[in-house]
Amino acid sequence: MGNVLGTIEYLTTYNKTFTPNREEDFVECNVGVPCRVVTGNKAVQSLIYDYDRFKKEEFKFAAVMVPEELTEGVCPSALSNGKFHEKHKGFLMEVISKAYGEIPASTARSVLSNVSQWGRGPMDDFESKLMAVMADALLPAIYGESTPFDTKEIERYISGATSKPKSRILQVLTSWRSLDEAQSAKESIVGKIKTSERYQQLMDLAKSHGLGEKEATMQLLISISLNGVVGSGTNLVSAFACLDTLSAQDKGELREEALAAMRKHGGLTREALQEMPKVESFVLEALRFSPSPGTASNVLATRPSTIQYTAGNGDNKEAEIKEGELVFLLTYWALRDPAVFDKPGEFVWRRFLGPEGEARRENHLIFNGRFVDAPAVTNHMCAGKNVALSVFKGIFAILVTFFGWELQEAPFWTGTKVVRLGRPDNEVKIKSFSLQHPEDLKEIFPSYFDDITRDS
Ligand code: HEM
Repeated sequence: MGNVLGTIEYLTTYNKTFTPNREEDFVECNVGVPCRVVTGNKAVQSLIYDYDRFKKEEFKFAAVMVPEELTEGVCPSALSNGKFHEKHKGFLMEVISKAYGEIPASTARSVLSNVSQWGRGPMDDFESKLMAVMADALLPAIYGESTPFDTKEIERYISGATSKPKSRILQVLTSWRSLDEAQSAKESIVGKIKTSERYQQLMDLAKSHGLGEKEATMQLLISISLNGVVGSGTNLVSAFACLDTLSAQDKGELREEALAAMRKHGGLTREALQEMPKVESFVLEALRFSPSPGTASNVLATRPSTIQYTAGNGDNKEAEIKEGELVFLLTYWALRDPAVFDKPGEFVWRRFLGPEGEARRENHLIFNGRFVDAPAVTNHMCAGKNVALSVFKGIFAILVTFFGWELQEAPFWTGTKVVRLGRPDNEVKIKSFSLQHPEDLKEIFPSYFDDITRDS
């Protein structure tokens, strides 16, 4: 199949383009560029850390490219290799680990102050509202509290940075637009980063990793905006929609657990989050069931080789890979591989609880590595894994403990809508939203009580 037909098929059927035959996990495909698609969980695991035979394609996410003018020529850490990657990821990992300690407090502040402005619904722009909750939880912990980032601007920048097709004919066919909007969003975000209260500290840290000011600022701009805000905010919408599939009794169980932990520790603290295994299992299952951007990670073969792997049906297989061949590690299907996850098409929120649930985490690959492994400068695993998990747990703990809501429509997923990037096919919109447990809110977060109840 040619690139144009490949693109059309990908744009119209998305994950279904690659529906696997579990006897064969290295399928030849075209997603706007010719590639091999790997869909089996064990097969993905056998390649995900193989940096000897595979490398990232700089500035490229398979068929789309990051325009270099939007990053001033600095390659996003996730798409870089070797010493460059070690240096840039090392910087980002330290930035993120310094933010980690502030995440519980900043998550609580973000959810409660956003909720205090929501009213009782209806809310047609609820997906944007969740994106803002994600941004407000993360960005103050990195840049300091005083900088008012604009989530819409971040989305505009990332949209420009991730949607330019490689081929010119596809740029025409997909009506790819100019970079003007993304450029002006970039200027504005960079201005905010540079005037943030922690900018000097961040630049000192960059220097200790051997990075100059431009490199560090661009790396923060692209990686924190893309991975930290827009990618995570998209996952947050999916996870919120998954919550709607739970029974009232199951939601009650999550609420009881979260309330007890926050009551015991006087709010949303690191210790409280550690005592929420059920909320954690829910979050992990949501990330398994409806992953975004974990659709795929793409790598290029650095030399011809024979890949040995275990197919979904347990057979040992071999695949010949040519030098320069693009390989798509398809997390969506790897997380739906019946060889490692029972009833993979069902949302089972307790899946990651208890000793069996612990064992299943070995096969959870949403963070571009096994969940039980740690991100490092020598691998390409998500540098924000622990932060993301804490933010998600914190957001859901607070929402289920104090609030109730009704969606305008029940969410549904066909896995075919590329523009939805893992979110349900129908946009998540709120019909009504209300404070359900005012006494508990007053006890645990007294300083937000008046703001949240003002219009009730
Ligand atoms: C649920 C939320 C998240 C998911 C599912 C996720 C997933 C991923 C994945 C799949 C990659 C690899 C991308 C690739 O190979 O092309 C990645 C990389 C990365 N993520 Fe996350 N991520 C999440 C949240 C975050 C957050 C909150 C941050 C920042 C605090 C973050 C920072 C990064 C960075 C810096 C990289 C690049 C790593 C490298 O250079 O090796 N992520 N993430």
